[in-house]
Amino acid sequence: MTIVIKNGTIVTADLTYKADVLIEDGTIAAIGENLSGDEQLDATGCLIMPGGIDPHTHLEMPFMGTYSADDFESGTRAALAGGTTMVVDFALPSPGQGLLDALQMWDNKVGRAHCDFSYHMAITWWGQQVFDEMEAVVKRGITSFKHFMAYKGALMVNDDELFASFRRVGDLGGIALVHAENGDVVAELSARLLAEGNTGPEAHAYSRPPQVEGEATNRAIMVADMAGVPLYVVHTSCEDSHEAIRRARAQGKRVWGEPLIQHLTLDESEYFNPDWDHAARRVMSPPFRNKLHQDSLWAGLQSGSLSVVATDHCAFTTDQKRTGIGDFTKIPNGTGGLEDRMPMLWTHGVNTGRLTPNEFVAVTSTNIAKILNMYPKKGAVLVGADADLVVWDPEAEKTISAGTQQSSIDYNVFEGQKVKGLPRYTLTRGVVAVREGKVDSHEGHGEFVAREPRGNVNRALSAWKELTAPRPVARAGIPATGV
Ligand SMILES: NC(=O)NCCC(=O)O
Ligand SMILES: [Zn+2]
Ligand SMILES: [Zn+2]
Repeated sequence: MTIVIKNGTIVTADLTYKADVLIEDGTIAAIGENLSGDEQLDATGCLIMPGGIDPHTHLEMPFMGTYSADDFESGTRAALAGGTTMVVDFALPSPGQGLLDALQMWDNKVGRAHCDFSYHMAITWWGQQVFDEMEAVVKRGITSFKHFMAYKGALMVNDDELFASFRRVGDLGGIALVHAENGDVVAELSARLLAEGNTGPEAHAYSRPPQVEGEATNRAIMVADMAGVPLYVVHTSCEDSHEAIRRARAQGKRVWGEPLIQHLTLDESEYFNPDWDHAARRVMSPPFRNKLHQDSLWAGLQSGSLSVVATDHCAFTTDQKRTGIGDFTKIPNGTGGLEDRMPMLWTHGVNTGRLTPNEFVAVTSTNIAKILNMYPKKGAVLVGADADLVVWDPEAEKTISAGTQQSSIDYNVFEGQKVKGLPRYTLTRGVVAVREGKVDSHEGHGEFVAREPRGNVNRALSAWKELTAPRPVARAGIPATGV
């Protein structure tokens, strides 16, 4: 059974042109004029783009004494509803737990996924077992390793562990990811704020000023450079962190930054809302920032110093958030966004002229497919690529509302926002999952995407590090070792 998408305009990260797309056996079989297939999807007035890839989700994640409410079923359904056809989640070992054991736990969660997925592996502690198992993790096709520089006493790793792990990741041909906030300073500021009677959700923002992110981002960049590993900084929320990334990239360091759709479109005023629930529902780390920081993030996407827009989808219900009444440090950190990332970015990015449609494709799909070494299987409209596609109607409108969303939580941080630009069709490996704007996806359709280590950037960085490695100076008559 073949599908042909007709009458649309293909938009990729670098090209815009009119053509039909023929899909067979889950992949793109032909691109051209006057193609025909068993089923025809009409893309008149629409753009045919690579489906979105969200490289930062936490589905059914054990965190802060509870589990995030969206699992792989509701989370991937929400993704497809918004035009995202792949998610990358984090396998998270608890302290002392082996990596392969944690991976098994994540494998047990994914059976109901509606779209394709992959994992990053989190390094939450350090020891010989972790060092040894990292190789097996890479052989399983998981080549990106996340490190938390925050959440002291829980997930946080110290600098010596960071350096040891970064070196190991570099040697294995992977990339290092960091949640960059200075966890020691956050812990100290949090304790002080609580002691002074600052117990509400706004204190979460006070406890994590931009400096804690800027400092940690800069530290991670320097440690990664010394370790010889490419670095991906997740949820870059402020100029302080962006500035460190921008500078590093200008120096030729292999660093990428990932702003979230929430940080691009919502600001810190949310935390001053007199309704405790409203403010707590928006507690995440890093917190929302002011407009100057938002401008910096948009400029980064425009200029290329920031590469990817993600969600960090980690949704908690209002009841779960309420465990933090009287102590903001107990509010589960995280917000949703999987269904809204693409429409919100199109509305606030493309419709305002901040981004071109091609830049939109780059930051929602193609760039991360390249960074994670899965391009052009993913992130491309090319013959042979997976038919993960979104037929995007730039004129379609809706108002975001928890009442109509796919996510299982009882609110939406974008509630009431009007968006213009929505999927008419979303296809996941050639199967229609959104039809005429209505979700019609298939539980269990999603497959794991394995990734190869030693991508282009790893090879280039390794060659450079080898060329510039410290070498002993040979001196006549002086032996290299002691006598
Ligand atoms: N971001 C957040 O607040 N929660 C999810 C876990 C993380 O990414 O730090
Ligand atoms: Zn994080
Ligand atoms: Zn996260």
